[in-house]
Amino acid sequence: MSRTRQMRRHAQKMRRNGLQPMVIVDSDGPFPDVAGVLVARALWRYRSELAPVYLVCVLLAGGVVLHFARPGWWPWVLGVATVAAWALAMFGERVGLAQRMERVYAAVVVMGAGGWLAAVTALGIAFSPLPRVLVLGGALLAVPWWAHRRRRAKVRVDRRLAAWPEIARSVGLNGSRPQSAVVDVWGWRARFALARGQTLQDVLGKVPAIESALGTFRGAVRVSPTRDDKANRFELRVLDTDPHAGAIPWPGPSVSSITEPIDLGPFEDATSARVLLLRRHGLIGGVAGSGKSGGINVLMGNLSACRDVVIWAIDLKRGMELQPWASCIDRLATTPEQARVMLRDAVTVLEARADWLVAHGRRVWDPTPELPALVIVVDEYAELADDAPDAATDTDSIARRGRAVAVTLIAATQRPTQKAMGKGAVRSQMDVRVSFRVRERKDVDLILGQGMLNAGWHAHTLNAPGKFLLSAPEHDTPRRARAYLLDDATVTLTAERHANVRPALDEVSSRALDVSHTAPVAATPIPDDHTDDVLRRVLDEAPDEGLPIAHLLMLTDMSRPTLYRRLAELVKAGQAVQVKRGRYKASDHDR
Ligand SMILES: Nc1ncnc2c1ncn2[C@@H]1O[C@H](COP(=O)(O)OP(=O)(O)OP(=O)(O)O)[C@@H](O)[C@H]1O
Repeated sequence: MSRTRQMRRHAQKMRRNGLQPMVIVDSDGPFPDVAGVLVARALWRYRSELAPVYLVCVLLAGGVVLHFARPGWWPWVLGVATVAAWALAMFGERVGLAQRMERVYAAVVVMGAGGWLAAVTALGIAFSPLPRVLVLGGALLAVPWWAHRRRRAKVRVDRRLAAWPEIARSVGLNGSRPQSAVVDVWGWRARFALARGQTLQDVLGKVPAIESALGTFRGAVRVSPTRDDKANRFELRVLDTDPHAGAIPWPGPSVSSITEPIDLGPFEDATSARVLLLRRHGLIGGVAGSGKSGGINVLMGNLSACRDVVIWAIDLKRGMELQPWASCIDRLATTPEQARVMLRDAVTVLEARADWLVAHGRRVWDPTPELPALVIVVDEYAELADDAPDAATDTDSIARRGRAVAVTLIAATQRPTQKAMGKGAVRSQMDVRVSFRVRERKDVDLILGQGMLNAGWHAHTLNAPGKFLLSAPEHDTPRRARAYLLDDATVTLTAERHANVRPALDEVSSRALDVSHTAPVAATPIPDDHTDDVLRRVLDEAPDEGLPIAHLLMLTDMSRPTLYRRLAELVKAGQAVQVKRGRYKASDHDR
């Protein structure tokens, strides 16, 4: 073994023992060799920090060579630099420049370097002030590089991975090796290849040892199979900060179309809990204060950003929860009567769309801004079942037949018992289940489905508001997630911003609604005395300027002639007044 290799071994051994190697050079020793190795190592180890210096050196050398060999090439150099800078600014995302500032910086560096190189190619390295421009410009542009947080994090990770062979040896995973790594806001993740015969189970058993070897806090390391599910690979997730340690501010909508999965918040390993709502119904459960309304806010923030969704909402707590989103909601029902009419209308829409699909030879309704999906959000579903039990047939129809025609029901309730969910099949039709904390173990199965408690879905152990378990076709393992939190100001701002992009209900659906609202009373057989009560109540609750006929028709479900007849009778009896043309309210309204 050569002396140099012996020394290198010795230095490695010392480092493993926590000691810094020291080089002693005697007059006969191979000093240039050892020093060269150490310098080359340092230049390689600190390559990221030294990158600006390397670039300046490359430019210097390149400029000298080009000036002497091809001085006429300067327009080409300038052209290539311009195109490269433009491409980086426009498409830099594809090469990992995720933020706009990063793309702008890369474009400026490339343009600056290319411009300087072109000038030196034409004029020579000694031409004043080109040397000064290189030094000053290089120093100036190096500052953002050195300060860049993600770059520094990446370097930290690279160094840890470089030390992996030693870590692997010490934890008993000798032969495993990192393949790739990504840095994100919470920490980093890396894909590893295992040595022959090692399995994911072996790695799972070593997690505490890996945490100790990497010097992280306890619980910071997660190990999972890779996406391709290869038996000799694993993914290591290392968290610098616990994503669930505090409330997580909503980063803004993750979608612009209902065809994309909505990001509800991060799982414990900081990956996103994304779920698709197109052609699915959703059930959100959890005790009071567990964060259901917060979860609905995340949904509303995303749904209202979708240009291919019309939102209807039912909030029988007098609109307390959903009122802030009113500007984005096409129809908001806050009384049982309004809810009942709305759900009947949703069935009308559903049937009209189904007919339209048949007539056009299509199987499913593909949402677009012109043909939007209809999402009906119901907060406190149990109150709907209590106060408007006759709406159960309609919710049942929507739950069973809504998927193909993109009419989606999202119900939130504390305990989705059969009584709370109404008599029908609504609960069994819910494809997406979100369980915030429940009070009792048996409530897990109520929200997430039979057998889920025994399968490890322990929603009763969720220990902070906003934490939830998500069950959906693409989420079949119990993983804790925490919903993003929208504060009141964010809700107001988001609702204002999205109010302008809301689509209207499509032709097919709105025409069907018009027809159903003007149909004779026989088509919607409701006892007269019941609709009379509804009319009186609606007039009682009317604003000072009265309610227009169109609203009265919608809310009472009366036919137009019946409504006019009843209004005339009420006015004659002194119980209602016509505020102005076509607007009515109760005559004792102000009392
Ligand atoms: N995702 C979250 N992250 C952090 N804190 C949250 C989160 N969601 C809710 N909270 C906190 O918990 C409190 C109760 O939340 P929320 O009103 O959403 O519960 P709820 O289940 O809807 O209760 P209720 O049924 O009484 O309306 C909120 O005031 C908020 O401070």
